[in-house]
Amino acid sequence: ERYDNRWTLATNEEHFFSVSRDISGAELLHGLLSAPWLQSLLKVRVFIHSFKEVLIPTHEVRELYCLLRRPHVQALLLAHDTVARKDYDPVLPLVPEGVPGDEEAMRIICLVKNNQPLGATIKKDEMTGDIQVARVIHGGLADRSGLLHPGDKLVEVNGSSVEGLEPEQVIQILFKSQGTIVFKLIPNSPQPENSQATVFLRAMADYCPLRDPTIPCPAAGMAYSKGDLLEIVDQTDACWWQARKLPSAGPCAGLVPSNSWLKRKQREMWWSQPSQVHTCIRPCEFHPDFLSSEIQQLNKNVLICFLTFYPYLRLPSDPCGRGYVQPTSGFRRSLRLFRRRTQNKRRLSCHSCCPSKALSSPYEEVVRYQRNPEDPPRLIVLLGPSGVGVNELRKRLMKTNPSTFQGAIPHTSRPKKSSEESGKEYHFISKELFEYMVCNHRFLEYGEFKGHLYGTSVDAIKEVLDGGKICLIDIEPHSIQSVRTKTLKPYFVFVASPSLERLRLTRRSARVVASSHLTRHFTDEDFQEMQECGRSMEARYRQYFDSVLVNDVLQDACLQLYSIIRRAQDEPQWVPVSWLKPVQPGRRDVETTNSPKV
Ligand SMILES: Nc1ncnc2c1ncn2[C@@H]1O[C@H](COP(=O)(O)OP(=O)(O)OP(=O)(O)O)[C@@H](O)[C@H]1O
Repeated sequence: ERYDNRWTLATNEEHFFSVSRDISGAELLHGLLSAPWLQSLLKVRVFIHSFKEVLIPTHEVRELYCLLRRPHVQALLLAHDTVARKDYDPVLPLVPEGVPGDEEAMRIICLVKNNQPLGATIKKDEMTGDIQVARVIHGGLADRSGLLHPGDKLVEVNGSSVEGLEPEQVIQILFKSQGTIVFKLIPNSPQPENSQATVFLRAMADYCPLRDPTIPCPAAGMAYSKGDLLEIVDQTDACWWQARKLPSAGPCAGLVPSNSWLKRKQREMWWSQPSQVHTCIRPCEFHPDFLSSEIQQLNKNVLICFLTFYPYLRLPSDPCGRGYVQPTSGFRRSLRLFRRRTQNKRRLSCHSCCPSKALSSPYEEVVRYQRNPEDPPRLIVLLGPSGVGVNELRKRLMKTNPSTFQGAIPHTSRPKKSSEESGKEYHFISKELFEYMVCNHRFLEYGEFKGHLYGTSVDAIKEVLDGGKICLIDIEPHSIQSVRTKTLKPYFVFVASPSLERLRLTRRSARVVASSHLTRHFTDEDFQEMQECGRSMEARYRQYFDSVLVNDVLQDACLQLYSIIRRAQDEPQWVPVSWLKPVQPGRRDVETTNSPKV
C-alpha cells in the first residue's frame, strides 16, 4: 500500500514537473483526461464491463436483447427520445430577407388520400370570395391529422390556385386527385377547444340527409332511424351537430340537424299548411262504419273511452289464483281492432291540428342507468299486435316464476261477487272514487265495459314493485307515454310476429277468441293483419322499444323474454336523463320526453 502511494505520489510529481516544464501539449492532455465527461464515460465502461462478466446471458435475456433490437422497437425508442426532447418541430429555413413583416403565414400540408373521405367541408366567403374550410368532421381524416381547422383559407390545391373558383370546382379537383393532396392555406387564428361535454340522444324520428335540402353538405350527413342512439360529439354549430351512431361503427362522425333546427323546421312546416282541414277541432264521433261487423255483433253495450281501455277481464276459473288477471284475449282483440280503425282518424287529426303535439321533441337525452340492487325492480311492459302472443308469454312467465313475476291487481267499479275478495281479483271501489282516481291520473289505462269501469293503477303496479317482484304488464302503444315515469322506470319489450310461414307452422293449434264465448283457429287473414299491425306499431313507436322479441317457437320466446328481463334488471341500460333527475316540487311524474340543450 505504501509502495502504491509512493508510486502515485511519484507519478503526480512527474506530471507536475512535466507540466511545469511546459512539455508541448501536456497541459492540454491533462485537461482532457481530467474532464468530467470523460471520467463519467470511463466509469460507465468499467460498469458495463463488470456487468458483462457477471451476467451469464440466459435464454430470456437473449430473447429480450433480440426483441429490443428489432427495427420497430428501435423506432419506438427513437420516437420516445425525440418526443422527450421535444424535438419534433420541423427545421424551417430562415425567412428570406426582404419579406415584409405583415405577410400572412402560409401553411403547406400534405394529406394522403385513401378510401376514406377527407372529413372536411368548404364554403365560399360571401364578402371576400375566399374558399374556406367550413367544418372539420370529428374523427375524420382531416380531424385526425390536426392540420385543417374551420376558417382556414384555401390558397392552392396540388399547386393550382383556388382563387375565383366555386366550392364545387375545388371539390372536383380534390375528387380527381390521387395519392397525396397538397394544400396551401392561410391558417385561421387558433380555434377555441370544444369544451362541451358529450351528450347521448335517442332519435325520436327518422332522418335522411339526402332528402334534406337544408343540409349544408349531404355527403357529410348521417342518416338515422327513430330509436337510434346518437353520441353528439360537437355542438359548436347551433344548427348542425356532429354525431356518431351507437354502437359506433367507426371514428368518423356525421352531420345531423340540431334540436332547435328540427323544431324550427317542424314549426315552419306546420304553419305552411294552413289550408289543411283541421279535423281534430271537431269532436270525434264513433261512426258505425268504423266498427268492424265482428265488434258490432259482439256487444252493442260496449262503451269505450276513446283514448284508453281496460285490457283484462278476470275469468272466474283462474287456475293460478295468484291475484294476476287472466286476459280474455278475444275481447281485447276486438277492442284492438276497433281502436286501430279509430286510431288512424285520431292520428291524422292530432298531427295536423295541434302544434303542441305535432311539434314533439325530435331527440330525447338519455344516460346509462344501472339499477341499484336495493331499488325496486323496473316495470316490464309488453307490447305487440293482437294475437301475437303477448298474454301467452306473460302468463307463462308468471306461472313458471311466481316468486319473481306478478301482474298488477286492477281496480273496478263493478260490484263484488260473493266468491270474490277485494284486493285479490280486483280492488273493488265506487264509481265516484274511480273517477276521482282518473282525474288524479292514477290510472295508466282504464275503460268502461258493460257500464263498469276497469283500470290498472300506478299504485297497484308500485305495490308489486315495492314488494320486490317484477311487475309484468301489457299495454296498448298509445299508453306508452303515461307509463314512462321515473318512478316505474319501465322497460319496453315489443313482441313481433315471425314470418307468415312460421306463423302458419307454429300456430296450428293456437286459437283466437272470436267473440266473448267463441274461439276459432287463426286464418291467413289474421296472420296478415297481425303482421301489418306489428309493422305499423314498430314504424310509429319503435323509438320507445328497449328490446324486440320475435315470438316464433313459444318455448324459445319464453326463455328469451326471461333473459331480456334479467338484463333489463341487472345490466346498464339507456334511459331518459329526466328519470335520474330529482322531481321538481309540484310536478307530476309523467312527462319524460326531454330535449337537450343547444
Ligand atoms: N309462439 C307461439 N306458438 C304457438 N302458439 C302461440 C304462440 N304464442 C301465442 N300462441 C297462441 O296464440 C293465441 C293468441 O295468443 P295471445 O292470447 O297471447 O295473444 P295476444 O298477443 O295477447 O293477443 P290478444 O291481445 O288479442 O289476446 C293463443 O292461443 C296462444 O296460446
